[in-house]
Amino acid sequence: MARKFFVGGNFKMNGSISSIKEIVSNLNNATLDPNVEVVVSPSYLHLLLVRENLRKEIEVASQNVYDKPNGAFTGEVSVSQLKDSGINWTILGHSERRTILRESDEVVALKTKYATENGVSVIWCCGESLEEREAGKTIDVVSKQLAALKAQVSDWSKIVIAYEPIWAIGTGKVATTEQAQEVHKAIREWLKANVSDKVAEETRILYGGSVNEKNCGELSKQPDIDGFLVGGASLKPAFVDIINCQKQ
Ligand SMILES: O=C(CO)COP(=O)(O)O
Repeated sequence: MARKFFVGGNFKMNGSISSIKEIVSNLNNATLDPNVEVVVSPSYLHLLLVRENLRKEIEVASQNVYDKPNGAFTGEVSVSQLKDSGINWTILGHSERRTILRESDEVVALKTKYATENGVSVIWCCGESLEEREAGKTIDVVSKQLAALKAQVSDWSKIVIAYEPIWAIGTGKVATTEQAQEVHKAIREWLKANVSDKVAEETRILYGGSVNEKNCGELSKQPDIDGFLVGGASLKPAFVDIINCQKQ
């Protein structure tokens, strides 16, 4: 089964009502490659605004979700609240949450289990720091993150993996096509060895970290790169060019 190309836009903690409306209108008026699955992820505050106004073939994701049903969890948002608002996706384990908010591999894995078992698909992020890369530990770090995920998750059909080397996020320092392909291939081999041939074959592996309209074309040609998770450039009109990168 061919893996459908996937482009996610992670708006992070950016945007006002008016700038988000502009992004939505730009996406609504664009001609988008129908062979690409697109998911955008605004802040919680803008989820409903986006869901109610964005063309329906684009899905909307939260940037986090809690792993308990509704209840006394101040400041958190539940899976059922997302679904009630038409939000069928969430990002989990972004490096900004792992490092700044101190979410461990296990916490991220438990949230992924809860979301996928309750009907919300997950863009699950992994990736190494510059220090870990320079110490030659990239594959070890990513394998450890994957092992924590595997310990909790049984249904991989609702998971898209995003490999985001921390040193490439928001730095303008994109991984080379070779660096990205090498890790993506290793992730697919890990899935083959530790989960199943089917999951390895079918799971989309996205690259994230300083993706823009200029570097996306080359990256998209790599055999194990099945799309992108875009930060800064997803707030700009050029996001459309990234979605359409295979057409150029
Ligand atoms: O973190 C990212 C997407 O989740 C990548 O961010 P940038 O594209 O801004 O580097």
